[in-house]
Amino acid sequence: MFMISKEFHFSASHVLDRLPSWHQCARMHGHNYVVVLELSARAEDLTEAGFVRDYRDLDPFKKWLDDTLDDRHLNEALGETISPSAENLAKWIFDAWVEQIPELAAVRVSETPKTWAVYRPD
Ligand SMILES: Nc1nc2c(c(=O)[nH]1)N=C([C@H](O)[C@H](O)COP(=O)(O)OP(=O)(O)OP(=O)(O)O)CN2
Ligand SMILES: [Zn+2]
Repeated sequence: MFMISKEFHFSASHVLDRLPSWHQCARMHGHNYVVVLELSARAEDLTEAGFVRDYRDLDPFKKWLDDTLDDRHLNEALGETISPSAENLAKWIFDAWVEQIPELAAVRVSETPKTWAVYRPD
C-alpha cells in the first residue's frame, strides 16, 4: 500500500457555541487552518508514472478551499447544524471530496501548531 499526502492552508473564524459559555472557544475566534489530504493506493494500482495520483490533480481542491472556506465564518460555511470543530470539519471535507478523489483515505485538520484531528472512515 502506498500513501501520499498534500497540505493546504486557509484562515477562518468560528464559534464553538455548543461549549459552555465559560470556555474560551465559545467566543468568536480564528485559526490559520492546515488541511492535509491523504490518498492511498495498492502497488498494482499505481499509474504508469508511478503515482497514487498526480498532486496536480488536487489543484481543484485548493481552489474549492479558497472559495468555500478561506476568510469565511465556518459556522455559516458548514451550516448551523454542524458544530465547526476540527473533527467535524475533517469529515465534512472528506465527504465533500471522496467522490471526486476516490483514493482519498483520510483528511487531517489542524487549528493550532499543537493540535490535529483526523477523519479516516472505518
Ligand atoms: N477535540 C477538540 N477540542 C477542541 C477543539 C476541536 O476542534 N476539537 N477546538 C478548540 C478551539 O477551537 C481551539 O482549537 C483551541 O484549542 P486549544 O488547544 O485550546 O488552543 P490554545 O492555543 O488556546 O491552546 P494552548 O494550550 O493554550 O496553547 C478547543 N478544543
Ligand atoms: Zn477554534
